[in-house]
Amino acid sequence: KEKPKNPWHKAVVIFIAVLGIIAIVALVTTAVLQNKPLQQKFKYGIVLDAGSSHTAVYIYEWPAEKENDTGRVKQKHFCQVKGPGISSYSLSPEQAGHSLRLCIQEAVLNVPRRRHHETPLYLGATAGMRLLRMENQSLCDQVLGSVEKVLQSTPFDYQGARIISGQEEGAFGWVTVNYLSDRLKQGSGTTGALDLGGASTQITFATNQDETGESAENTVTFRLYGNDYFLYTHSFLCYGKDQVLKLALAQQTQAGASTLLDPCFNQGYSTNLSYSSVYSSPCITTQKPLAAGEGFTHRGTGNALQCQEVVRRIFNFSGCTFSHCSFNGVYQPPLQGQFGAFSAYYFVMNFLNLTSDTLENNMEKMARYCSTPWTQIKQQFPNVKEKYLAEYCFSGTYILFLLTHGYNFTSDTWSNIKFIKKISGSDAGWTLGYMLNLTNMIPAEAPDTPPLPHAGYVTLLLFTSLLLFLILLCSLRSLWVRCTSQRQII
Ligand SMILES: Nc1nc2c(ncn2[C@@H]2O[C@H](COP(=O)(O)OP(=O)(O)OP(=O)(O)O)[C@@H](O)[C@H]2O)c(=O)[nH]1
Ligand SMILES: [Ca+2]
Repeated sequence: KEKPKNPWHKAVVIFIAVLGIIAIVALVTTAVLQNKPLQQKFKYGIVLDAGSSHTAVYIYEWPAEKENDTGRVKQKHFCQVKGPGISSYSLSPEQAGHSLRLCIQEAVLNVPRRRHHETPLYLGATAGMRLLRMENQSLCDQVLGSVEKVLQSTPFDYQGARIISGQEEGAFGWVTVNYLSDRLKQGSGTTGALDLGGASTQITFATNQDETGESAENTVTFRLYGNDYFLYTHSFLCYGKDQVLKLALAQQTQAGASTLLDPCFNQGYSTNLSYSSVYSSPCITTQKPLAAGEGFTHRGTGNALQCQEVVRRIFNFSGCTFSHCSFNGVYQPPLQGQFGAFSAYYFVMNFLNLTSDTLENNMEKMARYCSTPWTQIKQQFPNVKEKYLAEYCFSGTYILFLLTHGYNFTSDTWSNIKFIKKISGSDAGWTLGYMLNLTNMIPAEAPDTPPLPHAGYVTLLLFTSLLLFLILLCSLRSLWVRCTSQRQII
């Protein structure tokens, strides 16, 4: 028998086949591995919101490898500190730090131990501490020192405790709302932020650059993801819901009588209040009336229209030196766009069922709530804290007045306000924006996007493997056919 013409032919075919199979297996394996979700690694950050009425601890979490992507940071855990805000411990400053311990222990359990030392921890104090600083700088320092001592002893990367400014509080609330609703990358159509606390209230919205020229103290500019934002912001100290109630009580007790008949509280409501509890706040600039005794009886008469008049008197609408003002001579450009209203705006409006109705219907509902007798209110809501229940007529009337007469929302623009508590599972408030800023997690310029999204890359790889496999199959087949036909000829 004669040997084949080319003795290497068969070996070459086998060699190519093996090589081809190895290449295909490698490609498919890469594609499959690429598509398998990697085990997520998370990083953490902690912010303590030391508000006037209480302190809250927020733990945030984000995927370690995607720090600069918008919408990646989420609220993982929330802990409400028992007791009042830290400014209330001015007479026993040690207690201020001590009050935080339980929530700190919870934080230790909620962040994986290996991440503790690299988890930044911040404390920001707001209006309660601003008022204490105005009253007594030394007591204010002692309270901050006390919380500092406790926070330094945690396993976290403590980054400082400070009183944030009203502008920061407003601007970071705006950043939070727009980050969570993923509006920052789009560059247009941001949402304004309305925050109502216990001692101050903030309004912040994006406006045109020329509108910000009138008042530098009300302007904050940001460059985020390649877009410039010109924000109008103002924080009204003393116009949070607890301090504004003191303003209303002080204004109604000027004569120093022993009984106050208050239209902003339900008929049948009655409690004894000391004059000092009202007049000791730095928000109250008038002196306790000379004729006044120790205290007075605070009695409700439940009349919404009269309550509006009480509320009107705590606003000053004269003396605007700018082209437009909100109230108390404060500059405010014309309102722009949608708004998210959170914290006490949400608590009060949600309870009163005023979050999704017209302004006119809300006024009617408000009038009905105020004129309901106190005994009936208590019966209707046995599980709601009495202090909150008693104040809803006043707080609701104040909120409606502030938004309309104060900030100039009208019946037509009322529906631009959304009353919100959370956005995508995270609380609306200044804390998230504050942390994103301090950890540089929002870049000024838009990050380069990969030329192909991940899924596209995987699809392309699989498709190429399949094509290669088919080509290999065809060429092997034709080689084999040629090889065997040669033998037959031989
Ligand atoms: N009705 C009602 N009121 C609440 C609730 N939680 C808090 N509040 C009150 O709502 C007001 C505002 O609360 P926060 O937004 O926590 O205020 P804060 O941060 O302590 O105060 P600032 O330092 O002024 O921001 C305070 O008077 C609280 O007592 C709630 O669940 N229901
Ligand atoms: Ca607050």
